[in-house]
Amino acid sequence: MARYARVKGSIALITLTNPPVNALSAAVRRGIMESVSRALKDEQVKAVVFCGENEKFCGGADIKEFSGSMSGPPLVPLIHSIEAGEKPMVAAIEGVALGGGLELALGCHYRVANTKACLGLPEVTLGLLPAAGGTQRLPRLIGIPAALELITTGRHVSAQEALQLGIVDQVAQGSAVQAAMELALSVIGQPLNPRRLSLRAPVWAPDVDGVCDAALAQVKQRSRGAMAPVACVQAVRAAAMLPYSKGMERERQLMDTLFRSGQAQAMQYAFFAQRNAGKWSLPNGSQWNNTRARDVQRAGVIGLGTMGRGIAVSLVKAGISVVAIETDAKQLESGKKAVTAMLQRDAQRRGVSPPLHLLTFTLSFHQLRDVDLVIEAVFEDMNLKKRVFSDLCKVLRANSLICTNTSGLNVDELAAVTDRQPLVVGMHFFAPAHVMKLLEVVYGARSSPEAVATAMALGKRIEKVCVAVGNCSGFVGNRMLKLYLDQSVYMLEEGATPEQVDQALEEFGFAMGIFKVSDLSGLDVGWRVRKASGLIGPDVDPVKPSRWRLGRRYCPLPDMLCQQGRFGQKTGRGWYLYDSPGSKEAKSDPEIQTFLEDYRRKYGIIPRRITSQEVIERCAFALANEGFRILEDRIAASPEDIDVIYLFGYGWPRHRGGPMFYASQVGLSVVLEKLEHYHRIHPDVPSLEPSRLLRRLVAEGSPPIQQWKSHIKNLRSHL
Ligand SMILES: CC/C=C/CC(=O)SCCNC(=O)CCNC(=O)[C@H](O)C(C)(C)COP(=O)(O)OP(=O)(O)OC[C@H]1O[C@@H](n2cnc3c(N)ncnc32)[C@H](O)[C@@H]1OP(=O)(O)O
Repeated sequence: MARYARVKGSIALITLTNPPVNALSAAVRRGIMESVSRALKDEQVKAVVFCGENEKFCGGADIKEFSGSMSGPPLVPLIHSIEAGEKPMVAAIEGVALGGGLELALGCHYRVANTKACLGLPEVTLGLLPAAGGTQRLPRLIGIPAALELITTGRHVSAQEALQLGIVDQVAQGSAVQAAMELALSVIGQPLNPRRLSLRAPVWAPDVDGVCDAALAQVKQRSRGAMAPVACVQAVRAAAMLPYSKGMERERQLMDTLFRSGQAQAMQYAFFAQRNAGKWSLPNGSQWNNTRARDVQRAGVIGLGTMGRGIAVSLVKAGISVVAIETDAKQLESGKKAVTAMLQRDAQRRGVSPPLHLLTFTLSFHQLRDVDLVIEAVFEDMNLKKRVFSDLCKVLRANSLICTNTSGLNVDELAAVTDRQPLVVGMHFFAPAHVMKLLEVVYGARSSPEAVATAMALGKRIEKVCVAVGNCSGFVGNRMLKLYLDQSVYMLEEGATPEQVDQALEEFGFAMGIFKVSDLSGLDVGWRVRKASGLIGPDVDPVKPSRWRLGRRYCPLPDMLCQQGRFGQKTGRGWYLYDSPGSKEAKSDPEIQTFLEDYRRKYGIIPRRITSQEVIERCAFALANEGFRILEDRIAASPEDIDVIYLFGYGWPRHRGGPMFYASQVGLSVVLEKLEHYHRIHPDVPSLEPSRLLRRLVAEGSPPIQQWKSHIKNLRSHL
């Protein structure tokens, strides 16, 4: 797992060989240890160069090993033996040097990268810290402030930035291995102590304590309850305050705590869940590795509202030609201005020229005749979308795909009006579409595997995290969201305030509570959907609207807010008050408190104290319970897919893994018990009734989440 070769007469070249990213598995660590010892013993060898096979230096520790018992030589003494070696050691960094990979390079006496390399210490994104000396060596190389920034964010830096920061000694235009060998030959015989980072004092900075305090405050504010960023700051502070050996001790203690924490498990689960989502499968057995995607060179975007604009920007940024269509000249012009401005801003930030030549703005559907695929992003109205779909069939090539950006309408019903049902899929983007990472690719009953493969591949190309999901109202994300929203507003009826609910959710780790998010998205959106679905109609009493609709509990509070023109941020008033329409800072609104008190009085509800624990349990377990139903219904292929949707589309905190992972971590029997409890109290809320799948999994002994998929397969026949 590490290849040894003597090259240029006096250089030992040690190549890490563990595709795809040369992760530091036990076998690789053993291979490095044996190779280093051989190089140090061989009198012909005067210097050592480390590199990775396939032009990838090293992606860090093997994350898969973290869930089992660790074996093989530990990394810390291994890196120490490299640093202490009496022959110059040079890291030749190509591709990636991440985590333990970069720590290995920091143990070397010199580092050379090629221009395409990227470097970083992303352990914090896995709920860990760089515990192979990274928190102690990096500050000694680049100083406390820069090390704090890199270690607490896990940000990857380019070779050029690494050179500026002082992480690498040289950036090679061509092969980093060749350049490293030349450097190695040139430094033979030079003293090594000045190059041993563990012997250095950290680069001096004024008021180190103040810098660390500021970093701590910043990470606490940014990461809301995540332990790893805080531990990263503590470890770097130790590098500034303590001798190297004591700093290493502190690093190890902090790592031990993190490693055992549920947060690290959640974040490592999220890492693999994200990658597994790309390995989609359909109930008919078609999947990512047996279906070919079509190439998409030209795409159409219908509708240049907020969503269409973001979609057009994402496509063009990936080098795809876009024909953008509007039906109204004024709308077309304002869409064109907005898309152009977004592309210009992005290009300016990246120091390139905006790819405006890839864009055509037009009022004419005929310009779509050459496109490979169309994404419809018109208003969320079934009849309008059907009209667009049948119009498209008149102009498109017979083999062009038609995709809809609906956030929950029936994809089969839309496909049925076309002449190409197998070529219709949903591509559900999240607003703003050029920023949000998630894309739900929705397959209908007649969507062809090729159409799904094409939408998934296109999503990947425009740098989205894609999840293939089945067709049902709201698909996965919004179907679950509805129940989470329901619980939140029921709790307002029962005695909570929007502030209390939001605070509990934010302390749990959400960047924003549900009421702040609702204000941001616009309360009128849901109002319109409820009207269209028949929940609100002329028969509803305007003075005392019913709290019982379509056979279950209904909370009219959001409708009543909309009737007052409180649509959220856009009107300056929603669940919160804003300084002016469009401003973002949510302030408590005494009018809302009075409104809620009047409401409870009107319906004879005696308010009670609702704890943060109840908020989290009702919201999170309602989400997970619907997730189980979604798995029963085969709308999602795995609990991981559901979690990825919530992590990337709905702000679920990464250190909690996702709603399904959270349920597994809390314990399925606890979740079942709690749901039974809440359902007993609220029998008029069917969504709180524990799902059959949850009951069966508990009866099967609550298997770990990684095993649910096979249990679901077996259980499905009994359900
Ligand atoms: C005490 C010592 C402590 C050390 C701490 C650490 O080192 S923790 C690990 C730190 N490293 C990382 O966090 C890097 C994680 N990997 C990535 O960010 C990316 O994979 C990449 C290296 C930038 C490559 O990205 P790319 O998009 O090209 O590929 P994928 O992400 O799809 O990955 C390809 C497959 O490789 C698997 N993989 C990647 N990194 C690791 C790893 N460190 N350990 C184990 N496996 C890894 C990944 O899961 C993919 O596998 P598939 O089976 O193909 O899905």
